[in-house]
Amino acid sequence: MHGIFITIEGPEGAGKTTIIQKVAKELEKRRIDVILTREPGGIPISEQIRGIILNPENLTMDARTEALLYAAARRQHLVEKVIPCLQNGAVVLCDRFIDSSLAYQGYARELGMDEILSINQFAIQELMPNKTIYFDIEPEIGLERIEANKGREINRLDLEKLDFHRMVRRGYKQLLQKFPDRIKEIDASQPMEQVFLHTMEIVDKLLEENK
Ligand SMILES: Nc1ncnc2c1ncn2[C@@H]1O[C@H](COP(=O)(O)OP(=O)(O)OP(=O)(O)O)[C@@H](O)[C@H]1O
Ligand SMILES: Cc1cn([C@H]2C[C@H](O)[C@@H](COP(=O)(O)O)O2)c(=O)[nH]c1=O
Repeated sequence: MHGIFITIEGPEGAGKTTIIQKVAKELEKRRIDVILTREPGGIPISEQIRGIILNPENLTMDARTEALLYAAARRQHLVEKVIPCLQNGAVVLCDRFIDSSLAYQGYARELGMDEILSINQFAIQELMPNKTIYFDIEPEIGLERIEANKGREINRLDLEKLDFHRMVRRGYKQLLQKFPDRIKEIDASQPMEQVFLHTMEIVDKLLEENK
């Protein structure tokens, strides 16, 4: 596979979707073959699974069921979209990936990062991102941004208590320590333009290394 796989991670409202769209536009301007996608979702089957996971009415969903559904959506998305695009040499920009499962289900839901890694290894068969950009934000600020964004639907995970979102952030901090080469941190509380420039620095370095 000669493409480049980049994932964007972080708590709710960190600005991932906003910035990843700007990055995709910038790469398109340079005539680089870029695919923008997301998890859970990105293709019809995984978008349907997303609907089930994030439906605010599904309040009785068991934590392990949730973890397995994320892994199932991931598997289908990889097979149908990510892998073929990488095989064609594209830059794949993915809004969330395995680190979300490790931080949310492994750490915040307290299922254990090793257990979540293990079910995800079955799903991804060793296909890890070339680089992961982690947008760090205090959950209070991220959740305020989401509330202010009237166009965005509130999903089942958004409804979790503030303590859950604090745990998610702590989970990500552990991942930063565990994978210092793969995961790069950006202060997402900065103005949008700053966050974008910093993201582009990381992307440009990676493109240069993979020339
Ligand atoms: N650096 C920033 N400063 C202020 N507001 C921002 C910044 N980045 C994004 N926003 C705004 O915050 C809101 C959430 O941004 P966005 O949807 O990109 O976050 P996200 O990380 O993808 O969230 P989620 O994972 O919960 O979907 C949007 O209204 C967006 O315009
Ligand atoms: C991939 C993945 C996602 N989540 C959570 C994180 C968010 O709360 C939602 C996705 O919503 P977004 O608006 O697209 O950010 O799902 C998770 O808990 N585990 C995962 O693996």
